[in-house]
Amino acid sequence: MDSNDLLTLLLVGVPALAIVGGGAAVLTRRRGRPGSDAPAGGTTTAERPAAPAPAPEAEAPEAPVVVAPEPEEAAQPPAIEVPAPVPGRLARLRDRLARSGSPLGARMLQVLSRDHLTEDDWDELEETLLLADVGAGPSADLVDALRTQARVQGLKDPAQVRALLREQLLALVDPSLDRSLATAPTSGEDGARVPAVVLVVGVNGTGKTTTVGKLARVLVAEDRAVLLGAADTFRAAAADQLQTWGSRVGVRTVRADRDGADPASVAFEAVREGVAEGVDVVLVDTAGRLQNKAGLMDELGKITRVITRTAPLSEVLLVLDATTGQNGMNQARVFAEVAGVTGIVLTKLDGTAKGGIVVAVQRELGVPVKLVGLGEGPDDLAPFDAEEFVDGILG
Ligand SMILES: Nc1nc2c(ncn2[C@@H]2O[C@H](COP(=O)(O)OP(=O)(O)OP(=O)(O)O)[C@@H](O)[C@H]2O)c(=O)[nH]1
Repeated sequence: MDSNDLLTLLLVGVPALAIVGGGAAVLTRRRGRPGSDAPAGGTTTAERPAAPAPAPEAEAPEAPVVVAPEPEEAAQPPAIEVPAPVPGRLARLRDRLARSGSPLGARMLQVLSRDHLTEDDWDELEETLLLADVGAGPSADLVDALRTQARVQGLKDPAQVRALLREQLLALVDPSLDRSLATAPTSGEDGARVPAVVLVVGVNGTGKTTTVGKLARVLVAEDRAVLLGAADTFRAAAADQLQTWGSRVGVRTVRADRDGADPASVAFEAVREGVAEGVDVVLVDTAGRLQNKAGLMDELGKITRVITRTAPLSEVLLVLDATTGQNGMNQARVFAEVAGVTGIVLTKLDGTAKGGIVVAVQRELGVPVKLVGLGEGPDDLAPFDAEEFVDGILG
């Protein structure tokens, strides 16, 4: 076959296969019965030569985890969707950001464009920032910086005012933070290749399951092989919801066979199967019922311990609902303390004028916002970019 034939096959044959065969090739690559192609000794703690000290008996994951039904067992396998490309997503969703954040950007620009700025004007600016949930400290810092600049260079030209505000907002959001997601496979203790494991935590209702589903699409768009773990065994429909998200892009879900099963056992099994199947990334959804700090610490601690018997945790993403603003911060703090969070996913930014929470949450938790949710659509999750974000809220 020469290169023209190959091109024709790619252009005509592959889409046709995907339509006619329901993306069977993709499914075949990502499917696999648990342990069917597991490297010997590669999946259980007992078989690993350099396993850490055995966890107490009470922490041993329970057995009853079953694999989600294979797509061909379902009556009609769903068509496999092609997720939207990831680069430039935030720019594409900027309209929504502009609509949600405009009271902040537009009001600030409006105040700053007044002829002679009085004390009342500066107070109004600070109030605008507080209303957008920027937080007391950062709001005061920003107003001080603007006042200094106004004294030094004056605030006459609207373009100059906008540039100054942009510069100051950008400094608050901090473009220097590393917002990359660690989703490359790593090495286990015995040096064997293990998938990146991303644990998703947060209060119920913030959008965890939706985020895991959207993130799976982001990774599929980047041509990664993904496996989902439905360790939210508390809410009956959560595993179904996750499985639906996964099946839309040909990604399998490991889930328990009953509600209320041990979440750690699901997480353990998902990672074990991820290793056996040689996937690139295992995404683990959790329940996040915040009964009390000790309970949460127990649950997330156990999940973390059983996962890390097989593979290190690459990311712990805390999902926060932007519409809860400062009220969500207390809960966020508890999760950050308990779970060793490495990144924030800020959801529902499309439905709030409180985009300033990006600044507050980074300052409070000392962890960068890595992803933002800007709608309920399957591809409405974007990697966070400080410049795009500030331009979005300035309109
Ligand atoms: N507008 C908007 N809605 C979102 C976004 N992300 C999630 N949602 C919605 O938020 C609601 C809750 O999402 P879930 O993913 O079920 O939340 P959860 O945290 O998994 O909830 P539990 O399973 O109860 O812990 C759903 O209706 C989602 O569609 C977003 O970025 N924008």
